[in-house]
Amino acid sequence: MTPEPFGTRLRHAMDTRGPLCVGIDPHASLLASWGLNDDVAGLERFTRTVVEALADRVAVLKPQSAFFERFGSRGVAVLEKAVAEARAAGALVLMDAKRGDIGSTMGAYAATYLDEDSPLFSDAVTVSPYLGFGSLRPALDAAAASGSGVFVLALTSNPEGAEVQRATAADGRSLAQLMLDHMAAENAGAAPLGSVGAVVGATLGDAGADLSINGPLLAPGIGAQGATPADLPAVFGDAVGNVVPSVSRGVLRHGPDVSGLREAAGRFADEVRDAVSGN
Ligand SMILES: O=C(O)c1cc(=O)[nH]c(=O)n1[C@@H]1O[C@H](COP(=O)(O)O)[C@@H](O)[C@H]1O
Repeated sequence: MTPEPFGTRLRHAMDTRGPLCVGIDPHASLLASWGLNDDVAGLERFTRTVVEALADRVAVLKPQSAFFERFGSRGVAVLEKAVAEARAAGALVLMDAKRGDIGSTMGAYAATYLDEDSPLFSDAVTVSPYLGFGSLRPALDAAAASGSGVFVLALTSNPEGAEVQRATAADGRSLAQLMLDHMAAENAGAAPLGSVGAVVGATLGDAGADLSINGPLLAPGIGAQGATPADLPAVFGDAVGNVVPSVSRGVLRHGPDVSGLREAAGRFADEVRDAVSGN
């Protein structure tokens, strides 16, 4: 049976749960503020609490792989378990791994995150196109085959990103626009939403790019990096309905109580709804 495409599943989740994505970023400083040790047991407790609090209500949970990898294989085991538990509770899991490499190696990354038989199989993964969009082909093909998705960095939330992403390509477009146009081509004809998403920071003020890629737009930078849901219409314009706003520390700092995490996510979700609907 052909799996339902990621874009279709994401659209449904956004429509029923609201579009908010919460990042699972177990910073050492957050573990400390939750009264946990900076070790695998602390990581496990932190991650389990976030999944328990939010996987039944937000559209997307986005674990940041580096915070698990830093504990070696035992940290990755915590990540594997979290992915399975979050998916079982109904959240889509976007693995934030930001992989990028030559095509043949990208095939191995695709096998890691986008192959249903892998222990780290996720609903989607973040990738970097700055080795050339074509280097992502194995990930794009694997995602299409398994009904998963790929989020491609376009205009990142950090100020340093502009020197690369706003640079002019040979044909006069910005590099980011070149990548966005590739994404639009991948998503052509998909309905209700393509499975190739773009990452566009909520911090940008105005994206200054054509975001009509017929795919989801992950918008990190809300909360700790200074952007707010109210900024979304100005950044995304007509594409705001396809935005998946993402918050990590802005929610996570309200733990360790499950209720504190839920309230914080609920506040962001309300603010997003008001901003997107123009209230
Ligand atoms: O791909 C991402 O998620 C991402 C892209 C980007 O442009 N900026 C960005 O901050 N992120 C990630 O989003 C999260 C932001 O975390 P907070 O600043 O704590 O909300 C981190 O995990 C970043 O790695």
